[in-house]
Amino acid sequence: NISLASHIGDYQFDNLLLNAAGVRCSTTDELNKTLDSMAGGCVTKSATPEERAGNESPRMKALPLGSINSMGLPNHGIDYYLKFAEENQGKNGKQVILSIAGLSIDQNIEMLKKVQDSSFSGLTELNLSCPNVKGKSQVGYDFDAVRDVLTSTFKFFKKPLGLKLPPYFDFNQFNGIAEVLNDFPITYINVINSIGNGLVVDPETESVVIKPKGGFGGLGGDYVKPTALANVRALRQRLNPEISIIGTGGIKSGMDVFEHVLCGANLVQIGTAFGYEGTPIFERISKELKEIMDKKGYKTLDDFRGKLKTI
Ligand SMILES: O=C1NC(=O)NC(C(=O)O)N1
Repeated sequence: NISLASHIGDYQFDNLLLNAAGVRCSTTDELNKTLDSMAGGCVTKSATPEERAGNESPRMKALPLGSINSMGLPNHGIDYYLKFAEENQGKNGKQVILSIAGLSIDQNIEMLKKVQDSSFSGLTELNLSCPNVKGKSQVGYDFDAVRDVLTSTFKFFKKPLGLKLPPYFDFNQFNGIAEVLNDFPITYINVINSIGNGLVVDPETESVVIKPKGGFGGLGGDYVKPTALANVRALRQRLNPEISIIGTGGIKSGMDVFEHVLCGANLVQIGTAFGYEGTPIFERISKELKEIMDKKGYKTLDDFRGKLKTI
């Protein structure tokens, strides 16, 4: 009778595991497959106002220690995902999180107005951290810009809002972003997005492995777990308790989930590993996590959430 249930605000998840935006979530077929799995819900590919082809291929490479990608936000446009979200949110007790990633503040406001005026009753995840749109930097690194978009948003947006943030690497950055976030009625933050603009080299061919941006792309997988855990922990320590945290980054086992929850995560999202394994990963990781909890004598996630010890 070990439970993997969790909640974000008024939203109940029977299982804390979700896919990460961007991975196997661009079509309704992919999204339905995740909803029909052990996952507690699904997240849509980050949407832009119009359909978008994204960057030139090859634009993603799977590696022994993770992945590198420069997709460039290929997606079917907000209307496609908003329709899916309206029709599927709450079915069989599953949550549909609608991810949006405008290429400007105006595009984000335009899409959020559409969501506000829609019949969608679920969680919206505003992605402020895509590192792969040429010429665009990650909004999450510009604290004034984050404050501006949130100020404009909360003038009209009354539905629950989460933010997908980039990884931060310095205590002044943890303090800086927390100062902004604590000023707004944000339902949750999701840390981390990929570690932007990494470079993977193939020494055999003496070449980069993806085409866009001369081979620079966002890193995921084993490469990013310590950074992901640090961001979950640092923001948990700094944010108002009403702001929940989704932990994303480097999860491929029940133990990785345990570590994210120990650092304070309310839910977790799986990207790179879900990309390899598909929906069976949700069953495998649920089983592994229950075994770990059983061995340690925990019955619920609350028994150990945020209880990481220092020495
Ligand atoms: O936010 C994003 N993070 C990534 O790592 N890649 C995608 C993308 O490039 O579409 N977007």
